[in-house]
Amino acid sequence: MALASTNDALLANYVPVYVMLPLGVVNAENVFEDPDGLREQLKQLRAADVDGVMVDVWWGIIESKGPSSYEWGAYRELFKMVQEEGLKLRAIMSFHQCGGNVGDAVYIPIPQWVRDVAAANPDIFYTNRSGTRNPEYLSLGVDNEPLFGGRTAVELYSDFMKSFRENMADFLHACLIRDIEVGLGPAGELRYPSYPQVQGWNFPGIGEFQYVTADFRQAVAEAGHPDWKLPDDAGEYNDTPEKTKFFAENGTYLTEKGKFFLTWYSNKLLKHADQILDRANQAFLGCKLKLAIKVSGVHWWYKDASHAAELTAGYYNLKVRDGYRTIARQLTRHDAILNFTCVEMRDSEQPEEAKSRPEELVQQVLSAAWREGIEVACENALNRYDTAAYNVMLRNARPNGINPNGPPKVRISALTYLRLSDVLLESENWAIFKLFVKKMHADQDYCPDSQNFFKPITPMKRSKPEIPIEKILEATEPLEPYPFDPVTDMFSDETSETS
Ligand SMILES: OC[C@H]1O[C@H](O[C@H]2[C@H](O)[C@@H](O)[C@@H](O[C@H]3[C@H](O)[C@@H](O)[C@@H](O[C@H]4[C@H](O)[C@@H](O)[C@@H](O[C@H]5[C@H](O)[C@@H](O)[C@@H](O[C@H]6[C@H](O)[C@@H](O)[C@@H](O[C@H]7[C@H](O)[C@@H](O)[C@@H](O)O[C@@H]7CO)O[C@@H]6CO)O[C@@H]5CO)O[C@@H]4CO)O[C@@H]3CO)O[C@@H]2CO)[C@H](O)[C@@H](O)[C@@H]1O
Repeated sequence: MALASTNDALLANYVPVYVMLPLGVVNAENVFEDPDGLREQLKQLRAADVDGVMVDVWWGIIESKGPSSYEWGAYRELFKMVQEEGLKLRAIMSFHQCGGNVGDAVYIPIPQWVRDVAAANPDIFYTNRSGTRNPEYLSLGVDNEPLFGGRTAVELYSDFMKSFRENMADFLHACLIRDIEVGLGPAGELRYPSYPQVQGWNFPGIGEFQYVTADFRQAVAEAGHPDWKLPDDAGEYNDTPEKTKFFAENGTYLTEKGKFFLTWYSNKLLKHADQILDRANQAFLGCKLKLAIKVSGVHWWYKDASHAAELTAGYYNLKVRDGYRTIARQLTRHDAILNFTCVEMRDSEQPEEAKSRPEELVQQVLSAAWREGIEVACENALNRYDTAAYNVMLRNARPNGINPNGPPKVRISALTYLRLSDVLLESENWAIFKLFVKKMHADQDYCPDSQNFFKPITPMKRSKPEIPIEKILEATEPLEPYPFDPVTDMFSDETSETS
């Protein structure tokens, strides 16, 4: 797009800010609980030049009455209010349970009639080494199994998204909804439930692999190694890498057997994402919006050679193997946005024993997306109200600062701040947040069409042909990340001191 003026050039640097709505804004009984209170808060967001809000659209609420019986009324009320208050929307297709993750203030399980299937088919849920099932999200092992009244899990997700499109057609037509974040695992993230707090995991435990047994048996048989078993030496949730044989120095993860398992485990996530995004693409064909997925910021043990916590989560990422560029390459088929978290964290804030490197991880993942030519968006992981955290977000949003002549070489497409609460709206926190929004906007006035100065959104076209797995795996080759300047257009020390 030709940039007509200096103002247009600066607007190409404008990073829109969204705020995540509370988890139970529509409660488990499918009631929009406090419309007056929320309207007040939305007005405050709009007055602070916030661009929009992101919200979970819970499967467990909408289709709770029974198969294919969708009830959208409360969400329609909510969307109407967001529209009336002049905000944009990013909607999460939340096919997971709320409850059990950090900050989960409410409990919203997946539909009861889906959970009931587990009585006869316990493998619909992920299983850890000791056999404990996890009801947070359906195992990817049943993606194509017609166990749910004749429908497969992928068909359940697909039908839900089609119903969303039909029932929200007016909002889609009015371009209220900027993107659809397709839930692909626990917490809505593309990952295995490898670090569930409800099963006793504590930060910074390495987590546990979650198993999809039948499928693995078939995979090893096809590979000519029917004797290979799932790892039994990978330890328990709260172990450190060196306590296990799998992740220790020269551990199993470096053997042929270990590599085979890790490739299989991580490839399954890629296939899972690809299939569901393909259905999402069909559901929203022609709509003026983008698809997006979330990848979790598993930053603990990043500095350990084994990257143990990333590996158990399904991100097969080592110094010699990029486990994120493969995900980004998979997304190119659907022109989907990669939404990455933990963007507020500093290495120096992390406990030494966790060998945690959030800053390097963010740099790696963002660079992976940019190298593959897809858009990347970000979220913070934990609630923060201080300029130190905002400065890290600003740096990651535009790693080389503002370019007065047009779009910066690299930038994120949007940031979602977690989360709307009374604490955020407290006077001092709110004052700093408003300054932060202005800075994300590159000091420009609020611009509802800022996307047009960066990458205009066009009606969704059909996904490109499937990418062969060999082609995706070529993206495992590690590349140097883009350089990130240590200081960009941040809060000055002076602002920090007065804040
Ligand atoms: O609505 C959208 C979805 O929202 C939720 O999912 C999001 C989730 O909320 C986000 O956190 C994020 O999740 C990821 C995250 O990106 C990953 O990095 C990772 O998180 C781990 C984190 O990076 C690690 O550092 C560690 O966190 C521990 C932390 O380091 C410790 O300091 C401590 O945290 C305390 C915290 O210090 C303290 O202030 C307080 O904060 C909570 C507050 O009490 C409460 O009132 C409420 O406001 O929430 C506050 C939390 O911010 O308590 C904290 C907890 O004790 O312990 C931390 C945990 O041990 O471990 C983190 C993993 O647990 O993994 C995250 C999950 O995958 O992005 C998610 C997706 O948007 C919902 O869960 C979804 O259902 C929604 O769809």
